[in-house]
Amino acid sequence: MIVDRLYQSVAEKGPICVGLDTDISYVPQWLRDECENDGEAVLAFNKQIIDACCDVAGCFKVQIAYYESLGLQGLQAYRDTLAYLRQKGQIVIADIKRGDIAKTAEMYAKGHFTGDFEADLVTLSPFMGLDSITPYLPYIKEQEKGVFVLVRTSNPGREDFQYIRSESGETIYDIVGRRLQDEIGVDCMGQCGYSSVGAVIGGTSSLEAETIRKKLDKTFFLIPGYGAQGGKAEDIARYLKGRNGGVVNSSRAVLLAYKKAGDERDFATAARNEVIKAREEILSACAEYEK
Ligand SMILES: O=C(O)c1cc(=O)[nH]c(=O)n1[C@@H]1O[C@H](COP(=O)(O)O)[C@@H](O)[C@H]1O
Repeated sequence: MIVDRLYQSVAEKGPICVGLDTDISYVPQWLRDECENDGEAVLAFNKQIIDACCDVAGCFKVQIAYYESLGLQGLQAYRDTLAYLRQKGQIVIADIKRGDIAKTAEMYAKGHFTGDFEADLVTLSPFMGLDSITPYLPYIKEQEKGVFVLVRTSNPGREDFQYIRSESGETIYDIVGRRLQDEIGVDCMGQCGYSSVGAVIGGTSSLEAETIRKKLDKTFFLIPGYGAQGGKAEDIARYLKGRNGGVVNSSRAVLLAYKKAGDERDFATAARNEVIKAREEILSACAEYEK
């Protein structure tokens, strides 16, 4: 199961997931000047970030919108970034946030779990129901793939729908998390005690953290919102368990670390230092929380 590889990787390298949300404007001009086009510049930037961070990052997440926005050049950079990560033995999450009827979901699953755009895990939106998730299950069970389904997100608008309560008092995000864990996730359990059907739980609010972690005790979390969106290490620590059980995404804070460091030639070292700093902050917040 992919969740066992992820668990092992977090145990060895820490919980930071480096987000390759590579906006072309983040690529320093000197590197853009050396490349033929924007797609090539994004790929060259990503490769240096990957080389610098792969021994300190638990996994990588590639957000497809940044690549789609550059058209075919961008999709080539997306394909080549995924291939480069997989060649280097890194675990890669394709952040595609899909959600559609079962027949269409079958095509998304094939498109992102095989062929040019093959990734290890993908992000999904549950709005259309559990039948929009089930077409991914055969890949999870038979081909070491996994999914992270949006449960309680990091953005301010999360309260618009996710916090609505049913008559029994459960929030929508509670219901989504419970049904994913109890109905779909049970058949995808890894030896580490977590399922390869994971949940996206934003790290920008820690109010409900303990309840969420307790209720979803078999669910591995993808936790975005640390760094650029203001999520603090103390908040994030509450979503982890024994320094594992989740990966903490950081995109802009890592990719743009060179601007703070003031050296755009060595953007990769600045990214690496940022990952190490984030990992230390989060692991020491975990130690504090577990006391
Ligand atoms: O599914 C996600 O990854 C995601 C869910 C969520 O609730 N909030 C969220 O920010 N994300 C993604 O996580 C990344 C956050 O980026 P930074 O805020 O730059 O670290 C982006 O790729 C978002 O699309």
